[in-house]
Amino acid sequence: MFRWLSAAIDGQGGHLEDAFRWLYTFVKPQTKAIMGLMLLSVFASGMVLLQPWLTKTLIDDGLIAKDYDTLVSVALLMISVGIISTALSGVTRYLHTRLSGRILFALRDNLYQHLQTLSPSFYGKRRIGDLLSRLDGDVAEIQRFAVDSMFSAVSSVLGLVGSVVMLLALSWKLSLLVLIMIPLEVLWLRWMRRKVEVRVRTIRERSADLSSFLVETLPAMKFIQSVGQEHRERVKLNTLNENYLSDLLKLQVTEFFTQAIPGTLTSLTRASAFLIGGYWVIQGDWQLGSLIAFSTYLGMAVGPVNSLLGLYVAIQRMSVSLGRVNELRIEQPEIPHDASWKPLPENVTGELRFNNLSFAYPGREQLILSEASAEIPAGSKVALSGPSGVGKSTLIDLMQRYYDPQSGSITLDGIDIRTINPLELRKSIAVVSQDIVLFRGSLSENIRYASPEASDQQVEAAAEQAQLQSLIAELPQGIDSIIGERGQQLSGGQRQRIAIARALLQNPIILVLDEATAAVDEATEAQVIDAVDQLFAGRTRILISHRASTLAGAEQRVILQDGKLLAGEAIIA
Ligand SMILES: Nc1ncnc2c1ncn2[C@@H]1O[C@H](COP(=O)(O)OP(=O)(O)OP(=O)(O)O)[C@@H](O)[C@H]1O
Repeated sequence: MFRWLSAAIDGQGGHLEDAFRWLYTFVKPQTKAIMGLMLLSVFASGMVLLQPWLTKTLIDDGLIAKDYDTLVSVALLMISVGIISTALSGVTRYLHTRLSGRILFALRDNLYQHLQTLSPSFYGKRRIGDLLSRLDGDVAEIQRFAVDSMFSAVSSVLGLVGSVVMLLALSWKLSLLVLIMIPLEVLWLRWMRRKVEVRVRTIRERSADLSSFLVETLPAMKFIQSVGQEHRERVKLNTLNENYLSDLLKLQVTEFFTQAIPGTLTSLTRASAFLIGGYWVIQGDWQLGSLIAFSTYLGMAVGPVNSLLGLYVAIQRMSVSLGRVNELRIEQPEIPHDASWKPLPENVTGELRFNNLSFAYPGREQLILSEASAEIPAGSKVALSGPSGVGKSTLIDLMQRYYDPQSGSITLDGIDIRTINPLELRKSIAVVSQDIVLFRGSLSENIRYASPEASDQQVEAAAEQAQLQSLIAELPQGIDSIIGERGQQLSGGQRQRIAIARALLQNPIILVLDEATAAVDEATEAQVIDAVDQLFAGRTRILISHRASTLAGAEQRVILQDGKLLAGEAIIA
C-alpha cells in the first residue's frame, strides 16, 4: 500500500515509500481516536445533508401545499438538526485538535531523538536555520496532512457521495451536468500538479534561508555592530525577504489557477442547472423546493470536489515536506547503536592507550592522525600540545567516540572503547573546552547540567572549588540567579569557571581541559589548576594549551605533530 501511495504521489518510482511507512507508525497508535472521529464525521455529514432536504419539504409540503402543521414540524426538526450539528462540530474540533497535537509531538519527538544521535560533523555541515525549518514547518505540514487533510478527505468523499445521491434522487437528468464537470476538473488538476510541487519546494527552501539568516545573525549582533555592518545585514535580509515574497506570489498564482478553473466550472454548471431546472418549474414539470434543494446539493457536491482538489495541493505540499524530513531521518549516526555494547566497568582507573590511530574526517582526504600512538598512565597529568589546527581537539573527540578512527584503536584500561556504551564512556570523560555551553536558567542549574542528581551542597561546593564565590556574591539571587541566554552577561573567565565547576560535579575518570583556562589571568589560572590538581589527584588529566604556564607541572608531555604523537622530543611510537 505504501509503495502504491508513494508512487501515486511522487510519481518517481515511490522513493517516499519508506517515509510513508515511518509516518504510519505515528498514525497507527491513534487508530481508535481516528475511528471515533470518523464516526462523528459521518454523523456530521449526515446532518449537513439533511438540511436542504428539510428546506425542500418545508417549501413544497408546507408553504406551497399551505400545510401549517407540516411547516411547524419541519421547522422544529430544522432547529434540532442545527443544534446537534453545532454540538457535533464543537466536540469534533476538540478531539481533532487533541489527535492532531499528539501526532505532531510524536513526530517531532522522534525526529529530535534521531538528531541527538548524529555526530558533530552533521551539525557542522548543516545550517541550524534549515534544521529548525524542517523540525518546525515541515513536521507541521506533514501532521496537517496526516490528520487534517485525511479527515477533510473523508468528509469530502461522504459529502460528495451523499450530495450526488440526493441530486440523482431529485433529478437524474440534471445530474448529468455534474458528470461532465468532475472529469474536466480532474484533468485540469493533473496538469497543474508538477507546477505546484516545484513552487512549494522553493518556498520551503526560502523559508529555511530566512530562518538560517536570523539564527546566524541575531547571536552575532554585537560583532556586527562592532564592525559597523548593520546595513549589510539589513540588505541581506531585504534580499531574502524579496526572494521569499516573489516565490510566495508565484505559488499563490499557481495555486489560484489550480483552484480558479474548477471554481468557474462550478459556477457555469450551477447557472446551467438554474436555467434548465427553472424552465421545468415554469412549465410546471418540477417543484420550486426541488430546484432550490438541487442547487444547494450541487453546491454541496462542488465543495467536496474543491476540497479534494485542495487535497491534491496538500498532498504535494506534504510530500515535499516529507521528503525534506526524510533527508534528516535517513542521516546515519557516525556511531550506530550496537546491541553488544558493554557498560563501563566500575573500577576503571583511567589508563589510556592510543594504538596506531589513523583518522581523517568523513569526506576529507587529509589525515589528521597517521598511525599515532601514545600511552597515558592512569591518574597522570598530561600536557598535550601542538600547533593550532593540528588535531588536538579531534583526538579528544575520538576519545569520546564522536567518530571512529579508520584504523587503530583507543583503549581505556585495556578495553577497546568501541565495545563500551558511548553514553557511559562520555559521562566518564569531562571536557572543558574553549566553547562553553550555557543554557538559559539559573547558575546552579547550569552547574548541575551534567549531574542533575547533585545536591545543593554539592553544587555549592563545586562552585567554591572553581573559584566562583565572587561571581555568586555579585549576582542578585546568588547561585539561583538566572544567567542570560548562552551566559552573555558573564565574562569569558566566569563562563570557564562555571564549566570547571560542572566538570567537578560530573566526577569523571578523565578530565580534559582544552584551552579551558585561556580566558583567565595567570594568577586565577594557577588557582584553578591547583584546585583541579587537588580535586582530581589520582585521576587522569589531559591539559591542552598553547600557554606554557598551563602545561607546567604536567608529569608527561605529549606533542601532536604531523599526525604523530611525540613524547617530549622523542617519538613514543
Ligand atoms: N567536523 C570537522 N570536519 C572536517 N574537518 C574538521 C572538523 N573539525 C575539525 N576539522 C579540521 O581538523 C583539523 C584539526 O582540528 P582540531 O580542532 O582538532 O585542531 P586543534 O589542534 O584542536 O586546533 P586548536 O589548537 O586551534 O584548537 C583542522 O584542520 C580542522 O579544520
